[in-house]
This record gives sequence, structure tokens and C-alpha cells, in this order.
Amino acid sequence: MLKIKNLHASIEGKEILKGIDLEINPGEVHAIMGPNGSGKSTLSSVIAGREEYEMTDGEIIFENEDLAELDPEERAHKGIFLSFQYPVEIPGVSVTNFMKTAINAHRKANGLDDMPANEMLKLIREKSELLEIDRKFLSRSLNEGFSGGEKKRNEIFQMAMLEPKLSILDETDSGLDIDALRIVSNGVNKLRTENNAVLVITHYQRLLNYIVPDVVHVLIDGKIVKTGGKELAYELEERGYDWIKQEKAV
Ligand SMILES: Nc1ncnc2c1ncn2[C@@H]1O[C@H](COP(=O)(O)OP(=O)(O)OP(=O)(O)O)[C@@H](O)[C@H]1O
Repeated sequence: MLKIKNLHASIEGKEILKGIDLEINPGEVHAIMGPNGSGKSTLSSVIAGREEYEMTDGEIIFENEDLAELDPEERAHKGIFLSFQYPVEIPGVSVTNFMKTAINAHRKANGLDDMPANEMLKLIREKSELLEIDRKFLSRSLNEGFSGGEKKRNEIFQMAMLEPKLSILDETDSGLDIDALRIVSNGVNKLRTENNAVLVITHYQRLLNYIVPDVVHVLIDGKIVKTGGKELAYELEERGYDWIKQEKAV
């Protein structure tokens, strides 16, 4: 589904990603862990096509299509979803209305008519129940006065509604209390199919107890320096990152 080859990317002339290779197949969950400033968020932003980042070498192929020329919106319409690290507040636009607009924009970009109102209502009901989202929450203004956990839950709700092929969840664990973590993780797990994939970027092994990865990658200084199974996350939690840096230096 996603093939990244020798990806180099810079911001303001400074090279952050220094040759990333990554392949994600349908049905898989991959996790990326790594120390602060190693380039994790840069990687997710570059996949999503944020314009502040300059891809200086390599390629990103999504479903056999080179993403280089596509802007973030076009990538989203192709089925790539990036959870927002800093969600925007839109006073006066309810969660429901925002969701309707987003879904219909996707449909239009893929040559479909607006979703009929009754179908939309059914979908909203179904997905909000799946994520244990309160009805009252749906009529609130988007992100206005939302707690950290409510913002995260809303992101996963967006993901549930849009049914992306590839979901990139960046720092999904920050700001979630234990119950919300469980609900969000259960939601992500329930949304998994053999046709979609998830890339989770996290600092903590804790989240990976709930969203169990097939593959864990360690990103240090703009490069993937180690790849393993879910047990690698436990090892990192216990031992930190220095041993990997030392291993690399040998
Ligand atoms: N907009 C920007 N302007 C300048 N430098 C940036 C910008 N965004 C990121 N960087 C730099 O790029 C490097 C990688 O940042 P990035 O946010 O990708 O790391 P990260 O691994 O996600 O870190 P953290 O774990 O702290 O979230 C850092 O040195 C950071 O200062």
C-alpha cells in the first residue's frame, strides 16, 4: 500500500529525514518510536504532503501512485488520514456539520454525489456508538473548549467516518486518560480491516498494548535504525534508546 524509498526531507534548509525506507502492506499496523527531535512528526507530515517540508530525494508511492505532485487535500482524498497534532478550532461549526462537509468533499473528489441525509445520519450514529461518543458532543463547535482527550476522540471519530486506507496517528496517546485511551484504541482496532493500514507514532509502549503493532521501527536522527516486532517496544520502554545508538556506532 505504502512504499517509501530513500526519503530525504528538509525544513528551512535543514535536513531532517536522511534516507527512510518503509513499506506498509494492507492489514498491517506499524509503530514508529524514537527520541525527541528524531524526525517522527516530520515523517508523518511529509507523507501527508505538508508544504513546509521539502522532499529532497527519494519517493513515496501510495497504491502504486507517486505522491510527489499531490497536495495534502488530494492525498487525503486518495485515502491518507493524518491525525492533527494541533487541531483547529472552528467556532460555530458543529462536529456533525464538519464531518458532513468532510465526507461530501471526499465523495466529490472521488466522483460521487453527496451522501443522502438519512445515510449520513445512520453513519454518524453507528460510528459515534462505536467510539462511545455522547450525542451532546456532536452538536458542539469543533474543538472549541475541547479537552485534550475530547480532541483526540474527535480525531478518531473523523477517522471512523472517513474510513481511510492509511491512518497516521501521531502522538495519539498524549492527553488521553485511561478510559479515553481504551475507547480510542478499541475504536482504532474495530476500524481495522485487511484492506486498511495504520501507522502509529508514539513515545510510549503503553499505547501499543492496546493497538498492537505488527512491526515497530526505531527512528533516530532521521533514519530507521532498527525494525522488529512488538517486543521491540517493550525493550525500548525498559532500556531507552542509547543501546541502539551504541549498537549502530559499533
Ligand atoms: N517548522 C520547523 N522549523 C524548524 N525546525 C523544525 C520544524 N519542524 C521540525 N523541526 C526540527 O526538525 C527536527 C525533527 O522534528 P520532529 O518534530 O519531526 O521530531 P519528533 O521525532 O517528532 O520529535 P518529538 O518526539 O519531540 O515530537 C527537530 O530538530 C525540530 O526542531
